[in-house]
Amino acid sequence: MYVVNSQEMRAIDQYTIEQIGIPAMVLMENAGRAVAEEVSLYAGERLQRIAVLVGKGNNGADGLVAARHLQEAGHKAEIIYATDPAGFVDEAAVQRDIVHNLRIPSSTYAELCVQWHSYDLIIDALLGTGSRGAPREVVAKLILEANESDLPIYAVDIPSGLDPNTGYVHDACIRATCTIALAFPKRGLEQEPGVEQAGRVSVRSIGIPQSAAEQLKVRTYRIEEPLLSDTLGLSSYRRRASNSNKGTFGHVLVAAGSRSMSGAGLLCSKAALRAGSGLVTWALPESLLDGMLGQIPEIMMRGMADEGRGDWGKISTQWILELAANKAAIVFGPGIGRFDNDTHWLRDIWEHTTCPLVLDADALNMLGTSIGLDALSRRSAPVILTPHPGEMARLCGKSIPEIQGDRIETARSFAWKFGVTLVLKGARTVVATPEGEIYINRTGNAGMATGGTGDVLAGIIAGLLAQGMSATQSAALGVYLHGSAGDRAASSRPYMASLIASDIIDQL
Ligand SMILES: NC(=O)C1=CN([C@@H]2O[C@H](COP(=O)(O)OP(=O)(O)OC[C@H]3O[C@@H](n4cnc5c(N)ncnc54)[C@H](O)[C@@H]3O)[C@@H](O)[C@H]2O)[C@H](O)CC1
Ligand SMILES: [K+]
Repeated sequence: MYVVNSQEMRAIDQYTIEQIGIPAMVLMENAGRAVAEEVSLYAGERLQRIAVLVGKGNNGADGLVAARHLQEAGHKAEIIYATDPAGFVDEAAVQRDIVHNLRIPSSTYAELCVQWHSYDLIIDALLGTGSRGAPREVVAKLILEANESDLPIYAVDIPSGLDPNTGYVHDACIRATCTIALAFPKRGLEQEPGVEQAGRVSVRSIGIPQSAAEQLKVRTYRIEEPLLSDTLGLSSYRRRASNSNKGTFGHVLVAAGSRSMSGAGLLCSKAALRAGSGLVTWALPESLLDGMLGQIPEIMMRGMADEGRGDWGKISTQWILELAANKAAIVFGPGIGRFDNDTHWLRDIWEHTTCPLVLDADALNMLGTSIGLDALSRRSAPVILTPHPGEMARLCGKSIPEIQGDRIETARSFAWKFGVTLVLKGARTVVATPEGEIYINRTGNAGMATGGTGDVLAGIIAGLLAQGMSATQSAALGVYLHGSAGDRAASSRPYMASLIASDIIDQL
């Protein structure tokens, strides 16, 4: 499923109308009918008194079409224009005249005090992909009153007051029961807090062929089963040849853990195994080794001389490079903690190892603060970075609100600039590839906001890389599986807050 921004949607609209030849009025009729069908589904046999809030653009015109179809279905539709409809142009003017000719009751907001209690449901057709900035004047007032009415609100295309591209929620923003996304979901519906504001999202075809999005090279996708098996070609990984052996599925090197965070290495290593890698070696500071021995019998362990410090301050590059030599993937960072020594060895690993590399947690902070990504040469083998918003803020030298303000563009431009695959974690994790593609994950839940789940994700991704998947396949499938396992873990418990990272591994 493609996800589009307003500029891509306009281009797709134009292409469909001008190159394919489907008239705008046909698209609008389909859009309005789709809205009416969704409302009728909700209404069932009950006849509804519906207030249709109409803006002056085509979003409003879609609302007028919906009003007409709902009236035809026996409901009582009343139109409330935000501004004087005399000023409408093009298709909106045509739809205005039609509802007028059908004697559907209408009024302009300025003239009246809306009796919200006389309605059962509201359709929000005020602002769509043409909205710019915070809702102004009467539009803002209508939005706030509609929310205060506590009536169910069905939003056309996007909730008015939601930024269609970033998911930013303006002070005046419709809190929708359901959003009918026309043709393709807009980016703002796929990023918090837009996800919350949109309610249930129903993506409805309005007659625009999928090929229009392909033709215009839309490169932002929702991660869903069909995408994983088809576009990402992952179905070939479902079967294992019977004459396989543990070497067939790769050997992961996990470099993780320190005295206060030794469990991170365990979680990461176990997750890599559960994700299907053949072998896992966990490299950790020697003084921690005895305490960890045998905790997970399937994992091989190697202690690194640490002068009893229990941290990575004295790591020897030679030792790590020798360990990394025959590995299929390396994951660096979970639980390694911070220390002041020079981190030249991270640069050496970046530059002298040839297998895919996953950097997580404090390895990312080293990149951001002491080495600097732009100081590193492009690496022949793929690199996957898995920052949460705080680590991303340090990597980019920005604030967390700036990162969260436009997660998709932040991730896309970073991945493109540095030639890495970036997994920007959070609700609706964003995967960005060096080629400019974006994959938005929709699995997972708030119960996963608990220590160690990031270590598990890094291990899953490394485990998939070890089996020969590309960085894009490993990152997209990795976040999808991580969230799905988290959803299964949450639904198997009385309350999702009791979920811990190990539960995710067990559910993989
Ligand atoms: N393929 C499709 O998705 C189709 C979508 N359709 C609908 O068309 C709208 C986009 O229509 P457009 O006229 O470009 O923009 P809007 O209706 O969203 O514009 C609203 C209107 O309001 C004014 N305005 C803009 N920002 C603000 C603001 N902050 N406060 C107040 N007023 C504002 C501005 O002047 C605009 O004219 C899309 O969402 C779909 O619903 C087509 O109908 C069918 C194909
Ligand atoms: K709307």
